[in-house]
Amino acid sequence: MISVEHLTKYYGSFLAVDDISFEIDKGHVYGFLGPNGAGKSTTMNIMTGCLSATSGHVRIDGHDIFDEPDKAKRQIGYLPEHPPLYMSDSPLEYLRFVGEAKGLHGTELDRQIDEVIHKTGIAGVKNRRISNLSKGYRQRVGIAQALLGNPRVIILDEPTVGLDPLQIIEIRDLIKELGQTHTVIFSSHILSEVQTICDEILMISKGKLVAFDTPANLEKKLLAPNEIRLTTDANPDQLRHILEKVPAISRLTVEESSGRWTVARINTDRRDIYELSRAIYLAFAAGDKVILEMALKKGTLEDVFIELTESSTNEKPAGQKEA
Ligand SMILES: Nc1ncnc2c1ncn2[C@@H]1O[C@H](COP(=O)(O)OP(=O)(O)OP(=O)(O)O)[C@@H](O)[C@H]1O
Repeated sequence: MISVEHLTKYYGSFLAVDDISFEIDKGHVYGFLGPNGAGKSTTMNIMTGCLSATSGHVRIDGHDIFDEPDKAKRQIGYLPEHPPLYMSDSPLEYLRFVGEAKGLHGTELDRQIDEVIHKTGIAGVKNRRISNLSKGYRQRVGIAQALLGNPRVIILDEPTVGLDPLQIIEIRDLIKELGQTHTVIFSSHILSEVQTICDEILMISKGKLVAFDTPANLEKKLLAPNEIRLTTDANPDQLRHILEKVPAISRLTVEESSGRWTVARINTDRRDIYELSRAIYLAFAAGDKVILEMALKKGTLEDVFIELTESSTNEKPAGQKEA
């Protein structure tokens, strides 16, 4: 449906999008997740043909967004981060204007306006001035205009920013609903939002695509437990001696040692932490020492996000031409 190949964008000498490639299939909800300044809007602006790329390709249903903009753009409805709404218009007037600009007219235009008004739940405010609407309703009007022309892909840039909690829930529900009939791509810097709405997450950091998978797979792949915390009656020297014989321990940290008990953190590079915990139990039994408590520490998707977004850089590759 959408193919992005080696997309790169420089603003002067600043690398905002760094050789991003991915494929998007039809009928899913995709979330661009990244902190402020990660390059989400830049990528979306290029994908929708609103901004040129320094290099790389974007193809929508096989049509290159720069070589065949009309055919490619017909497939896309876009809600930019700052939608150009005409504040003195009513939603109805504004939708008529956008619909006509998209080449719709007559009964087909009327039918589509009715349909998007219904889908986005703005029937009750369709004749009010947009300037008098809440931010949540303005966002709905922005989504309604994106739906005109019946595009197969809807791209929404930070659609929940600046909304109150109730409006956020309503817009998230609307995005989920749209995902049943369209391919939806939306950006957010809120992990939990992307986690709950999306079928697939694209994590973007400092212009790089650092992960692309389903929320469940990201958890499985990236969040295998890699830390054991244990409390024992061995003193720190005995503890080190017992664990010397256990392979695959990358780090041992004694956190507390007071009176009878020692609390320690054990890290491993191995994926199979269950095998490691078994080896630890056997080593303690052989050393005639007691494990009072032993727990596996599992990270959260948030930990992965922080780790991935902190480890990428915006360094400019040697010999790269500036835009
Ligand atoms: N026109 C521009 N000229 C120079 N730098 C720009 C321009 N537009 C964006 N940038 C920079 O490019 C980087 C990526 O910006 P972009 O808006 O794509 O990020 P984002 O992930 O959408 O963040 P946000 O959520 O804050 O909009 C940022 O460091 C930003 O300051």
